[in-house]
Amino acid sequence: MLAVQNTSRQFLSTPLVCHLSRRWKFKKKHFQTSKKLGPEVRALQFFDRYYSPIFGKQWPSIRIALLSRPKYCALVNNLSRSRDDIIADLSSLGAYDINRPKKKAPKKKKVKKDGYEKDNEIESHEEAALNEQTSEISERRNDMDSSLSEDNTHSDTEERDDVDIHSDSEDEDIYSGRVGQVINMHDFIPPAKVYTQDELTLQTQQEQSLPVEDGEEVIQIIPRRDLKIPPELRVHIFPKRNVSTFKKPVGAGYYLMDAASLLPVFALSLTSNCRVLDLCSGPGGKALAMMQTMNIEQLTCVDISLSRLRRVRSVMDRYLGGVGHIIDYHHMNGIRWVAANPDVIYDRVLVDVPCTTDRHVLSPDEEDSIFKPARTKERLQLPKLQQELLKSGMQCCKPGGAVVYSTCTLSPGQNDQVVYAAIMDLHHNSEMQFVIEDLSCLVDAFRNVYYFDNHCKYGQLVLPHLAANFGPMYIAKIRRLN
Ligand SMILES: C[S@@+](CC[C@H](N)C(=O)[O-])C[C@H]1O[C@@H](n2cnc3c(N)ncnc32)[C@H](O)[C@@H]1O
Repeated sequence: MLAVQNTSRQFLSTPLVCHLSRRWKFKKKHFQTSKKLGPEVRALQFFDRYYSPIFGKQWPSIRIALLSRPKYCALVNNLSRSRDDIIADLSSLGAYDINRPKKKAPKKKKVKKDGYEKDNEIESHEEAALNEQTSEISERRNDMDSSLSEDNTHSDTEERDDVDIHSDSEDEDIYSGRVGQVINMHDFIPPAKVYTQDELTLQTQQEQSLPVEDGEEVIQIIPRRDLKIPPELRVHIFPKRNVSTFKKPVGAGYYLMDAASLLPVFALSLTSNCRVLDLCSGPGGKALAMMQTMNIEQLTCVDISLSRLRRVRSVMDRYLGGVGHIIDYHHMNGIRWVAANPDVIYDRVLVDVPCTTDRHVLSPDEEDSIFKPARTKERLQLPKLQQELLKSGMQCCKPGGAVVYSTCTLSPGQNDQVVYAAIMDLHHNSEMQFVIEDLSCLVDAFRNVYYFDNHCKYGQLVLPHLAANFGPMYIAKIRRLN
């Protein structure tokens, strides 16, 4: 302001050092007030930028669900001596078995109430619980939003020591699948344009020799009328809109987990005497669910993290006791493990890859979040790692067998695009042939339990929703032909 009022002569005669010091003082003040963004705030900021154009009007609802308490299911332990009592107890609480849904009650007659009609009325205790949850959420959301708005007050040109600006622009690729463009998930983006600039150059070259139509012809999606879900799986949940919670189990009667995590196990359609590989096994929820189908002849659990593999083992020991001898554990990189065992093949392979874990990264309690600036490079390389893990899983699946790929992220770049890239890679570099199995039958069977997105091309995606707060969970099923 002073400089503007001064004549140019006065301005020129003003010592330069004075101007520099004023500028410096301003910057110092800015640095003093700027707050370091926590990884959970960085994650929310990224999600807002990249998921909002993808999910459009649905994003606010997904966002609030991601920030609120998740809903769990109780997976009943078939090996527990009090199994039947446990099932009876869970039912008496109002929970039902999703594998044995009750027939729909006839619609309530519309009743006029307080001047307007209510058809499906939320029971008062549910309403109270929802209200309680909503105020908890809005408190948390306000905290995060205030951090975001504080951050947004910085102008783009100001220097910032708290955010890795370079990584931000690269992240655009992870969430949109394109660089610098707002995309619509409904237009499927081939994985040739993902993430870092280096990868972009490399993959653009590949893309030139691989027109998209080629990919669409190569990747066949075959329909399935139904999917055999083992009736032994006893999974209890509270109905939609009922936000009651299960008590933490005292013994090993049931196991609490996100009900969406059962979908990869359902999709495996485990029939009797299956030999199964769980390539990214820790902490072991899905491995336990697989064992509960009572259809496993042998289960191989691999994980790169020793502590997570130990968790799998302790869960198995606690819930399965003596039956655990059919499980073998390998502390190793899944890609290396498959390469080191070229002759070992499986009827079914689960590739439940590491991903951005969209719900967990929004929790301030998340230790070692993938959104920490120190882990940016690792985060950007996730799709490549996911693709390699999926290819490894596909290679050790027997002809006629099936691979299920799953993640707990909403990102198309870690979901459909990884499936596409892995199939195309093996199509061009091996003799193996694969088809995608359409999982619409799973959606039809469970649309009363989960909210599904209907825009994925190869897999299915469970969207978090306050009334059924499961997921996110993406699943795709690939069958090996030869
Ligand atoms: C999403 S979690 C798997 C969850 C697990 N399937 C369950 O149901 O509990 C991903 C796991 O992959 C493991 N992981 C990461 N990179 C890996 C790799 N290259 N090979 C094998 N496991 C890996 C992580 O340690 C982590 O335990």
